[in-house]
Amino acid sequence: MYPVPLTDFLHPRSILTLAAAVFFTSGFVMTLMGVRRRVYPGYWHWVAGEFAFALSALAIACRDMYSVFWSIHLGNALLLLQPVLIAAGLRRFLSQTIGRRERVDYLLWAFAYGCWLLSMLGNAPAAMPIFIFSLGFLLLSARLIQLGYRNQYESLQGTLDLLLGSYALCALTQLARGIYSLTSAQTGTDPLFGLSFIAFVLLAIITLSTLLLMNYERAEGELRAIESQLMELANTDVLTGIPNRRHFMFLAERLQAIAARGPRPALLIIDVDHFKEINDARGHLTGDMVLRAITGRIGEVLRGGDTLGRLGGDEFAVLLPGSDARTAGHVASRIVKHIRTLTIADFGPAPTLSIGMAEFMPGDTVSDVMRRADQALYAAKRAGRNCAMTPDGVHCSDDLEEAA
Ligand SMILES: Nc1nc2c(ncn2[C@@H]2O[C@H](COP(=O)(O)OP(=O)(O)OP(=O)(O)O)[C@@H](O)[C@H]2O)c(=O)[nH]1
Repeated sequence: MYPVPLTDFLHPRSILTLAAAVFFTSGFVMTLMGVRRRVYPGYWHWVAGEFAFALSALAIACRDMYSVFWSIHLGNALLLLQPVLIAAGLRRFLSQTIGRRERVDYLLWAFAYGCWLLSMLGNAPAAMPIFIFSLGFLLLSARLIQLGYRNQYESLQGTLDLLLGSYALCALTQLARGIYSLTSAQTGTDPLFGLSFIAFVLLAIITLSTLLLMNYERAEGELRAIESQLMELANTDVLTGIPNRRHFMFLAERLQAIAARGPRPALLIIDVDHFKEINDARGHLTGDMVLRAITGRIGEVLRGGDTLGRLGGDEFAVLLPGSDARTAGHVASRIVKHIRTLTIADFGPAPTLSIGMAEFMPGDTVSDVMRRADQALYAAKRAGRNCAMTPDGVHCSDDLEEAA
């Protein structure tokens, strides 16, 4: 065992080569994902940002082989450009104003780069350009962080925070390097050069993962929104906006499962009397209007937990959770009476309803209850319509005492 100096691990050219390899890999992974997956505006600016990192590391790694312009100057220009490209991508991705504000980003980049060039003129200490570069990177990162905190997409904020936090850390590492170089007694060397590039490597990896994640999260969020819209469409009756037969049956099954452990619910089946005549006499559009008006009217009688659905045609159904037969009969009778007061402009006499009521009995399936409510409905039709009945052929009453 013998002590290995830290500088052996942080040999500048090895680190730059490693950094260039990581940056190029990031850039290629992002390109591949961008070509194969759906990406949002701004994505290709991020890819350019990763390649800016890669080219800068490569250029600086070749500083002994080529002219200073093609190595250090180009390398630092691209390093400073990276946060500007990420910001340009973020502006597009987050749909934030681009025009004038983006021009300010590029002007700030030119300013930071110009200051860095100036810092090499005259008799300035050799560490001055490092310090000025670190200030420039801090300035451009701060601008990026400020932009990120104006994000409107709440679901992306966590990932965005990670990205912005990494920029803040990297910028502070650069600043520490700048200050250390200025104050250090050593001249001509930059002992924190390797460490600062390791910070850039970490930043490139975090940038790669967070930007891909943000793209994925946004696509996922949009898919979830479309899915819930589709569910809404699949469950809703287009004409009346209430649950359709399929969804109503689903809700009834769910209620039946819950009802096994609690108070018994009841079911009403409601049919518009002589609706065919309304259609024939006034046309289908008037018929539709009547169906919508009836839906609204029935809704006025129901309580918050009750569910009204349209089974089809002129047939509706209501789920009354926790209602005993007496209360359900009361609700049915109130619906029949409430519809009689319905007035529709230029329509003439109000339409009437017939209702069949049935209770969920222990061991019943939803079909059993529906069948009994249907029998009750036909009993109500036979009894002359415009009334509510139980499966035993008893008229429902809106007077609770009388019904008891
Ligand atoms: N306007 C309109 N009519 C519909 C719609 N769906 C079904 N219908 C019509 O509703 C009518 C239903 O009539 P029926 O169920 O035969 O019976 P009814 O005329 O209501 O007679 P009773 O139920 O015996 O009182 C039919 O003429 C259907 O064409 C719809 O969405 N809009």
